[in-house]
Amino acid sequence: MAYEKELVAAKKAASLAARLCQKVQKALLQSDVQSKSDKSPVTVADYGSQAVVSLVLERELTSEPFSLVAEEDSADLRKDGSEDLLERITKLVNDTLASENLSKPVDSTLSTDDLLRAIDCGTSEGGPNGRHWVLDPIDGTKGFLRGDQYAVALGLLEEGKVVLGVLACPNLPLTSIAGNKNSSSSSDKKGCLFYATIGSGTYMQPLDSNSDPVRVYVSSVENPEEASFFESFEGAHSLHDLSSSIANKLGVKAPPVRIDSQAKYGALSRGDGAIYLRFPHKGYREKIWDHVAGAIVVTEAGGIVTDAGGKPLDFSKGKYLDLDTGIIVANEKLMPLLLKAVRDSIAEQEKASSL
Ligand SMILES: Nc1ncnc2c1ncn2[C@@H]1O[C@H](COP(=O)(O)OS(=O)(=O)O)[C@@H](OP(=O)(O)O)[C@H]1O
Ligand SMILES: [Mg+2]
Ligand SMILES: [Mg+2]
Ligand SMILES: [Mg+2]
Repeated sequence: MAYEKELVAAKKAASLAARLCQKVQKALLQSDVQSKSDKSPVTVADYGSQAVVSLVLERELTSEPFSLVAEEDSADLRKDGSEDLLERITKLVNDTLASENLSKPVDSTLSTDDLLRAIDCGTSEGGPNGRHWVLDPIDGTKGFLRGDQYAVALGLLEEGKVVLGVLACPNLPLTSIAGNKNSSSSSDKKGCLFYATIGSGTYMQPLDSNSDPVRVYVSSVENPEEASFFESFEGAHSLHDLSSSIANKLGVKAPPVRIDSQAKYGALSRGDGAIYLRFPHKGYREKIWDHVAGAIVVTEAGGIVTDAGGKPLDFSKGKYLDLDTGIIVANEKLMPLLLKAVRDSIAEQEKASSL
């Protein structure tokens, strides 16, 4: 199988980062929440997770030069007054790395400078040439803070195309969340690791054990009346009115399933729902780390991921996706109907706003 070595490293990195996140979520204190310049919450776990992934990839893939496009950077941690926070993150990362058997073991404890360097490994710009790892250390930070869904999302681009993706979803039940409006209230066993490499399908295994992986497939529903759809939990991240107009046109009967993060792509890849609708407010630019891993996890499970105009997502343009209006996901049978419903709903909305 192609990318075998990279997959082993990526699964190890994402699982270990997820372990760190679980530990922090359990003990989440208000003081862990910082405010970045864009005011989105960022926690010790976002930084810690990014450092863990960067360090594990570096240790496991020693022979290759290594480019990482990641969400966080160390600028705020280098400011006066951040010393305590930096110490806490460094200890958390050291404790997490010490708990794992790495191919090249950690021979000494990381200093705060090592930690800042590891975080800043992720400042690559990506682009159409060569290999780039793409990381969202915690996707769905708001879900994470609420105790709901979040994901550690790690992907690999080769010449601008996604060739590998791993999604660690610590709070996603191992069994289907279909019909379950609040996925986090399920008492089922939780913690899923989804992974895919190009041409080899998508697999899921429990995050905290070495149980055999199972191959997963997207929903085979052909009748939209039987389909259910996923959308962002946060109304600020996606136009829920537009989604509901599209769902009405299609004849979808079930209410939307609103969950945070790329856990949506993971749940779709095993058929928990059939459609994902994501329509950010005008002017929002999607980042590649919010979709790289999720996109391959769904497409290798038989799904289709496009923009609202039906074009495949282009991850070769750097940090941002250049998109027509939104992102939609469905199986091959539903996609033509979905595209028509999207086109009609957007046209109606534009007509109404020009009146
Ligand atoms: N205004 C706006 N519009 C659209 N998208 C936004 C917006 N603001 C943030 N984000 C990005 O959304 C990421 C969280 O994923 P979701 O939107 O799927 O989850 S959620 O249900 O809304 O929490 C979230 O990822 P993280 O920052 O990694 O949590 C953001 O990158
Ligand atoms: Mg963020
Ligand atoms: Mg994100
Ligand atoms: Mg994030």
